[in-house]
Amino acid sequence: MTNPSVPLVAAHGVVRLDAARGSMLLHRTDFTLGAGERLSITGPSGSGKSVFLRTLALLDPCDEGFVTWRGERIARAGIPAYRRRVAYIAQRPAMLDGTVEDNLHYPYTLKAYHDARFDRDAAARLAHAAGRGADFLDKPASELSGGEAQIAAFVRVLQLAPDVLLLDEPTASLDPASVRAIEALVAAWFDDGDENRSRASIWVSHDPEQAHRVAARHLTMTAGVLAEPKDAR
Ligand SMILES: Nc1ncnc2c1ncn2[C@@H]1O[C@H](COP(=O)(O)OP(=O)(O)OP(=O)(O)O)[C@@H](O)[C@H]1O
Repeated sequence: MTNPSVPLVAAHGVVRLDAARGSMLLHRTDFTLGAGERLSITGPSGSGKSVFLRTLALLDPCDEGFVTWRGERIARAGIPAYRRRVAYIAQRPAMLDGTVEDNLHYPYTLKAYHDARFDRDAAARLAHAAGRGADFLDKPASELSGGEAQIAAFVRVLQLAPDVLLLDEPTASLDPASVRAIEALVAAWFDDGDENRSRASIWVSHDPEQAHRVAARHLTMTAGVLAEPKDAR
């Protein structure tokens, strides 16, 4: 049984420094993301939004403090299992050679997914939710537009049914139709969580209108300081 009062992801006194300059990239941060929450983070370019998200994703180490998953500290050996639950998606997806389907197979070759199998029907349903036909899976990855490549990257992640999405400006520089397709995919993933609303997301965006479409709780990042304006909820 999971305890709904325990946050899914939490940062405890997390600090990030620029090792070369000794300057502060992320000031001491305490933060919790509860099940059923949809957050946005907005803030100026270079303010530390990616630094924070990558720290939560355990892609970059904390200089002070630590991150917990469901109230537990994450040992080094537990990082692959954490990444299975908490997925980070960047602005520009890395696609491999071959077709979209070849790309979708890739995660299943990793040790962390040894117990999972690629399901073409499930992948086609996700592509359909993003307004793409089943033939999308057969397209060469090299021929995808920026929007299609990002949709393929989302299908690659969402087929694995993560609990938390950390979205680092995933629709920046995409055409409006692709933006809406990706927002619809994420909304469908969120609603697919069980009745306890077990899923949660953080969406970094430069677009205040998008932040209001995709999130109910709104945070800001300014010069490495994460804040939650009182009237922003
Ligand atoms: N690993 C690192 N080492 C040193 N400096 C870094 C590192 N990662 C990021 N920075 C610096 O930290 C600052 C914040 O970067 P970050 O990418 O988090 O900004 P951001 O708010 O996401 O900006 P944008 O909206 O433009 O993506 C920048 O000055 C960046 O150059």
